[in-house]
Amino acid sequence: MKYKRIIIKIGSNVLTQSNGLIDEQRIAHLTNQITKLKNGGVEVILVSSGAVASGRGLIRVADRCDAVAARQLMASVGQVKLINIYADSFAKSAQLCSQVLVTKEDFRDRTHYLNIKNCLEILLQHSVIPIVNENDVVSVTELMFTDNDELAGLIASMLNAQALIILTNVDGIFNGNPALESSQVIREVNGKGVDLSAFVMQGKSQFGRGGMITKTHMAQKVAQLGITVHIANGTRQNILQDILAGNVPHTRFLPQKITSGRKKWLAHSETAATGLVELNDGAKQALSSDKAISLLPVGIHAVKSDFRKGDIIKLIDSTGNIIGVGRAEYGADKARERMGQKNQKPLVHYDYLYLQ
Ligand SMILES: Nc1ncnc2c1ncn2[C@@H]1O[C@H](COP(=O)(O)OP(=O)(O)O)[C@@H](O)[C@H]1O
Ligand SMILES: N[C@@H](CCC(=O)OP(=O)(O)O)C(=O)O
Repeated sequence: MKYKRIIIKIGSNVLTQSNGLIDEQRIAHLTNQITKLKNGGVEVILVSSGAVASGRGLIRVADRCDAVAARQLMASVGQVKLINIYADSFAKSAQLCSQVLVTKEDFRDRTHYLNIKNCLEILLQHSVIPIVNENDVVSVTELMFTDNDELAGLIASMLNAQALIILTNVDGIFNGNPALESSQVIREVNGKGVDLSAFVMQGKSQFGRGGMITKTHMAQKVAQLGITVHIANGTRQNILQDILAGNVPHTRFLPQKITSGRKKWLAHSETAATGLVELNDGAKQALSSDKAISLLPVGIHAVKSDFRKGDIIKLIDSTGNIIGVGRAEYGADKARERMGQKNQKPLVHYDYLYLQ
């Protein structure tokens, strides 16, 4: 497989030894592999977890700290250690890396989204390997990403990568409990219609946040946007080279049709939506056809919340299921005036409409 640009996400468990301490040798081995890819002409962006895990080994949290404060404390101390290990390790092969800490808020609208995109593009243009992590010190509760898998999916879409490699501590998605010998790795997932929920258990590994469920949701969404996703075992030697050579068992999500940059942005904008609009059945049917159709006011059943021109709005059906998201061409007041009428300007233009 020949990719020009890859996002590599490394989970906490890959970077942590069984005693909870950060595994410097593993980081060194991974940075070696990444440098080789880089020297072979591949652009690499790392999304690395591990701040909390490294902090855990450095500081004893006082009993009076609640869970949120403890996470802030460990991440704040741990991120310094983590990034220094990466920087020292990359420096051994004269490779520069950089730290990019983000929160969900940094992607809240297209302007903020493009600021982060430009920052990462500039780093890549200067041959730097960006190491992205959520800024756990400031992002708490509802402001948080589900986990770094979600963040990695967002970045892969944003940077038009050809592939996203998720490194975790199991060989991929198993068709049963990964601890059982009877379970096997699902090698290939093709299309979003494949239901993996029966296989994936709620639990997550010792130091992980989201678990395999968020990985499968995210991987299907990202593959749908035209990006190949590999879920593989980051604790195996030479895993990255082996994935690209196609000679290690792991789960690969085949890419579906290539989507425009604007639609990729919208695909990850659901939580930033301010507006909520209910469509009638005719509009729902029309939008789900293969044709490029904009959302016209005649297909609106109800405007359920206020929004302004340019805001992201969520489109739902009569049972409340989400159909898609789009960018409003005008505000809620005008949408209410024009609702149900024919021959009116589209509320969402096709180019700014992402259907789930
Ligand atoms: N069907 C399944 N196949 C593989 N792993 C699974 C499955 N169901 C649950 N898991 C669990 O998901 C864990 C990986 O997710 P997570 O803990 O979030 O890791 P990471 O820190 O790499 O993000 C595995 O260690 C495994 O225990
Ligand atoms: N941002 C956190 C990681 C959160 C997270 O998503 O962890 P994981 O499920 O191991 O990828 C940290 O650096 O500790």
